[in-house]
Amino acid sequence: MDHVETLECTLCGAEYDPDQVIYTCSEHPGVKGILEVRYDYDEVLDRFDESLDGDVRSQWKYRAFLPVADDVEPVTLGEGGTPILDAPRLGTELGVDLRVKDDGRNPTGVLKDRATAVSLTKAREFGIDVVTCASTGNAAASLAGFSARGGFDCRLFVPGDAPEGKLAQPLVYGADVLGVRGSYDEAYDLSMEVTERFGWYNRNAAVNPFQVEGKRTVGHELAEQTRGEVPDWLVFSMGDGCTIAGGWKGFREFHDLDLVEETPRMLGVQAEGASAIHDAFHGHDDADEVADTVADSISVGRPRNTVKACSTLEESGGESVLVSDEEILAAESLLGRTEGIYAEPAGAAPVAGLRKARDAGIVDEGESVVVVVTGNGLKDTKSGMRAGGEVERIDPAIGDVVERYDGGD
Ligand SMILES: Cc1ncc(COP(=O)(O)O)c(C=O)c1O
Ligand SMILES: N[C@@H](CCOP(=O)(O)O)C(=O)O
Repeated sequence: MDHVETLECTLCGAEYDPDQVIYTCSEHPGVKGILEVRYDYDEVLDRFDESLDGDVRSQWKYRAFLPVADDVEPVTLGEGGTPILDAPRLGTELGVDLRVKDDGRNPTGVLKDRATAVSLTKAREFGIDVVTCASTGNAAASLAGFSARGGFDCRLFVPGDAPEGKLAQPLVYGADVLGVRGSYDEAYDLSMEVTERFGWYNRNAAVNPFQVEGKRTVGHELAEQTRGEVPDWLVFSMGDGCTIAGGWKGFREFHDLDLVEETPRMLGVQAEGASAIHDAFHGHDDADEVADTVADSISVGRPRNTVKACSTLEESGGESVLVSDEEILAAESLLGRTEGIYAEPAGAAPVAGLRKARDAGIVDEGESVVVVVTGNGLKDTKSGMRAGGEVERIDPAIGDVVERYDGGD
């Protein structure tokens, strides 16, 4: 990998060989010593011979930017290359010039597929065939799907009360799904213990340095797709904080390389019941470590990428807001009925956050905004039913329909 220089500890700057399996800095174990991939950009640009014409079929258009060896066949289901859609009806409702990047259209229905493809390609490169992760559900389903595709043995740690769709999906993909009686944070700790004991390859974005590299392709894509009309704001939801950090890393990288002229401000959205990054960004370090929100994917009590997420907000001149469960469900319904996009609660939270930011005067009327929908609603139909309302039951007779639409006969 001539284009990858090193893995660097974000805390002390210690450097590590990128051709080895390593999670965090040996001097700073745990999430304090997260390693960052450093590239030789002359080499990267030498390899990048694509034109930035807005035509993105998959994230592998940016292979030159990914930390994978040239001679390894990627494990892929065609992830990335998701559309940016104009959202005029929702934009009018929120008073902004709005576009939506629908990453729920990824192969397993979630933005995480970008990262999973990169980490399984690394597992293939390292010759490891058992993989694992802790997950609120999406990362697990994603890892299971790509494991099936690449022929890996997949062992997952997921809170047992995850939405059913997120448990059914990895089961159908043939993974071992271990439903942990506890929270995502507890499942995460267990998966780390297991990784140390059994040597399985761990996908957790918090510690696997290659994950955020995959997630950053959403930033590359956003930069390419909005070139010439870069939005004032880019909105993401935040759980552990890796996704927003990845989106920013990719966008800023293209800007630093003069591939795009401007950068957006980043708006991070958390749920009131899982607010640790927002609290840290606003100088409060007494956040409740017990997470509780309908948006299960961002129901994280101890986010592992708080530092990265806060630097993203700071560097981009951004902000963060909190939204209630009611606001998230209302946003899920609003997004669906105005633009025909069905998001899970964490995917709709940015819409709720944008409304909050408008009300708070953070985002001004008429500014241009791209909201990133990170996950598809079909995985969590229970929340969808709460957001969408009741099904009206009728008899299979014309009379009930006439009464409904004609006000009686
Ligand atoms: C649909 C969805 N949206 C948002 C997030 C938040 O991403 P992160 O935990 O990297 O902040 C996740 C998972 O983490 C997710 O599955
Ligand atoms: N909410 C996430 C948490 C783990 O995902 P990661 O990509 O940050 O490791 C999930 O979907 O499980």
